[in-house]
Amino acid sequence: MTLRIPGGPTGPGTAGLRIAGLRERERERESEQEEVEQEEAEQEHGAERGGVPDGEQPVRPIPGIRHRPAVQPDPALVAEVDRRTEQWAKELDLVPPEWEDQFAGFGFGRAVCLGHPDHADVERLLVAARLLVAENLVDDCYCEDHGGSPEGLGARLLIAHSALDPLHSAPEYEASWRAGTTEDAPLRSYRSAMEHALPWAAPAQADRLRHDLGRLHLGYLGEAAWSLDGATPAVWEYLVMRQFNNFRPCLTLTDLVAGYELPAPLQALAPVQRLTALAGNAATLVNDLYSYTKELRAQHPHLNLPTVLARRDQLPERDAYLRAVEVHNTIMDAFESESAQLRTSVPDPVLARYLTGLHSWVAGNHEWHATNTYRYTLPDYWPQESA
Ligand SMILES: CC(C)=CCC/C(C)=C(/C)COP(=O)(O)OP(=O)(O)O
Ligand SMILES: [Mg+2]
Repeated sequence: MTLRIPGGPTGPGTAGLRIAGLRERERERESEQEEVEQEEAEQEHGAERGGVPDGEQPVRPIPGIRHRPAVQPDPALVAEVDRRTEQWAKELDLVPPEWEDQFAGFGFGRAVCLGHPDHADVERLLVAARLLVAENLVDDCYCEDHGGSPEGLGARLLIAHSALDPLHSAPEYEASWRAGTTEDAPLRSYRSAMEHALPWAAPAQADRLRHDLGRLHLGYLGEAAWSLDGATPAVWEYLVMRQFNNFRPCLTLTDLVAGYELPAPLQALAPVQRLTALAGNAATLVNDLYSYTKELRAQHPHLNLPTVLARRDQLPERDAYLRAVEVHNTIMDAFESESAQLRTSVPDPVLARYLTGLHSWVAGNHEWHATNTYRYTLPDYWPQESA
């Protein structure tokens, strides 16, 4: 996503932002060269490993990051989810040939199998996998580096949201809406992924999913607005944006994928909402930390927590990164201690299962990031022996 800091903001307290703007331009120049080198390295790397992430890779966690080990998925199940997800993507013409390596390198099957160890069956894992593909296509093609832009994003997301939450209007507009919501790959994938999800979802689960995807779109719009303004948000503002531009729609599928329903009155309880948000925020900051170097190299500069901390708190890059690890850990600690308390104060077995599902998803997400060396590499901030 493009971050423009034209002459930099002016006024009291903005000196650090101007310095950050200069540093950013410097970094942009350096990164042009690095990008070329990185592309060459990635091509070589992808070719060496057939472009497929290696599930056997040792987990290399960020030193000091709070995480739990994930339940290891059955490789045959991962392969089956990958095969059928790829087949679906081909049928809908979602992935041009030049993105095929990246599609394989993402490891959609591994991501959903790691996140849902208590899945009921492969069909339900496929619901999660198709949605994950669609969410990433919308992010990449509408917002980020696969043709995305903050310009016009609101209108694109509005129409995309109607591929999930259909138009109910005068019948004479039905055909145009239908045609208009299959025009590109993000639209086709959203529409089809939702159609595949609905038979498995209770009405309140479907509504929860639409609501969480609406939150996601709100987050994208906030990020785009800062990008258009050339602004770096305050740290707390960034955290608000990232609470919505968040993995939450994936986590809250946990009961659907496991084949039960967390009833809406339980799901709506304030502590359940808080724990869902804490789990989503911990999981999403894991992405900020593991994707940090990838985002420094990105075609367009990309906000993440270490970058925002460096600019707004005027911290050296390494200190900002380590501070972001601490923020993540604080959120993880709150998630763990408060979920233990809630299990005691509301001893409901379905709620307990949902909370276990959130924990599993958070652990699986960490493992996926820490082993996906096709997408992510850590910064060189630790002596060799502890990294
Ligand atoms: C719901 C979903 C999977 C959306 C994709 C975007 C998102 C909410 C993320 C948390 C991924 O973040 P990011 O765009 O930074 O991803 P990479 O760092 O490129 O892996
Ligand atoms: Mg990221």
